[in-house]
Amino acid sequence: MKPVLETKELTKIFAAEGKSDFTAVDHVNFQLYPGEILGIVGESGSGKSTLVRAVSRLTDVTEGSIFLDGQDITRIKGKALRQCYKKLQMVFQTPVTSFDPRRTLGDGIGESLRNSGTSKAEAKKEVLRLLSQCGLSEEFYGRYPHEVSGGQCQRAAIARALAVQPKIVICDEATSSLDVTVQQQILELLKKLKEERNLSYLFICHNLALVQMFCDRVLVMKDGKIVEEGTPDEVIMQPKEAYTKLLVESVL
Ligand SMILES: Nc1ncnc2c1ncn2[C@@H]1O[C@H](COP(=O)(O)OP(=O)(O)OP(=O)(O)O)[C@@H](O)[C@H]1O
Repeated sequence: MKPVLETKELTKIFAAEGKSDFTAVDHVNFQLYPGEILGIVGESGSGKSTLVRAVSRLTDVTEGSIFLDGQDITRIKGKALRQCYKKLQMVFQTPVTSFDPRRTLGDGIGESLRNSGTSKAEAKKEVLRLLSQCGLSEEFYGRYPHEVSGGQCQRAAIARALAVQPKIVICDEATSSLDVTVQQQILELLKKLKEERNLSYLFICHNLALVQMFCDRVLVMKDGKIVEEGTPDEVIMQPKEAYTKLLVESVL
């Protein structure tokens, strides 16, 4: 099977004026396969967010390459980059702040549809369908971000990500701000949507128990490098690397 996303020697160096350069992502190679949930774990500052920001072209890459569906997207610009943004969508930790507080959830979810020329009526129909798919009733269409719970807002953020028919959804601590029961519900929703839409996920998460339950494969990052990878059972239950052992022990 061909990977839907692949990086080759991907490197991101931050250059700071008056200070030495900092390598946040250091020659990273990984593949994400269709329908796969790939977890990314590692201590704070190990480079997880920078890696996913680089693969989704939200930050420039210093060295190396990114292939999306076999296409080299490392340095694409303009229309090609806008197309690429549609295939890779992100869901973040704090959904409330990712919506414009002055606009309803329905408006926010439908924005990309209206921007791509869908009529207002068609966009509304599609938003209602997306809300329902994400477990939210029609009444949420007119609600503002501050009028819903964290879990409901995260469902709306997932609906918004799906509006552009992505292939890959990147969840950066997407369940971390939610309580345990709501976390489970969001994970179940993500699993259901993955099956229905044949999505692939990159799943950054500090909670190793969730990673073990949810992911097919896990990458462990340290100082911008991948130091270990394997199935959750291999990586979390029988870690080979000293760093992974420490990481696992630190959360037990
Ligand atoms: N714009 C930036 N300029 C300079 N350094 C940065 C920038 N963004 C991130 N870094 C540095 O890169 C390193 C990796 O950060 P990153 O946010 O990718 O880590 P992370 O593993 O996602 O951490 P966390 O789990 O806390 O979110 C950190 O040392 C951070 O300070």
